[in-house]
Amino acid sequence: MTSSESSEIDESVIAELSRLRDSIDNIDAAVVHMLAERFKCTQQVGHLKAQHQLPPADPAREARQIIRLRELAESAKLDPAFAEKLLTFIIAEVIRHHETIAKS
Ligand SMILES: C=C(O[C@@H]1C=C(C(=O)O)C=C[C@H]1O)C(=O)O
Repeated sequence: MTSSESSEIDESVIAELSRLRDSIDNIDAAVVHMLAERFKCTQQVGHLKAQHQLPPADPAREARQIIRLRELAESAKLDPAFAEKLLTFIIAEVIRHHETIAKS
């Protein structure tokens, strides 16, 4: 391989990396916007629960969400264990918000 061929390969790799990273940045932005919308809804749920003396957490609802999300993950070829961990992480934060709202 000549030096000019190897520099051509490098440029195409850099271009491909840049194209993929642009898509990753767009997806990350979409994830942030979707999460922000989800938290707007869960905040409203938190206020509704506090007004009606309902507990911050609903484990039965969470169990149904986890089953559903694991099925969605499998059909999307995403690791269901990862999907469950992510949902559990998000829900823990939501419950923390609901506890704060209930105390206020
Ligand atoms: C948002 C709720 O409150 C909690 C948070 C949940 C969530 O983030 O999806 C689900 C169940 C509850 O533990 C709810 O009860 O719907």
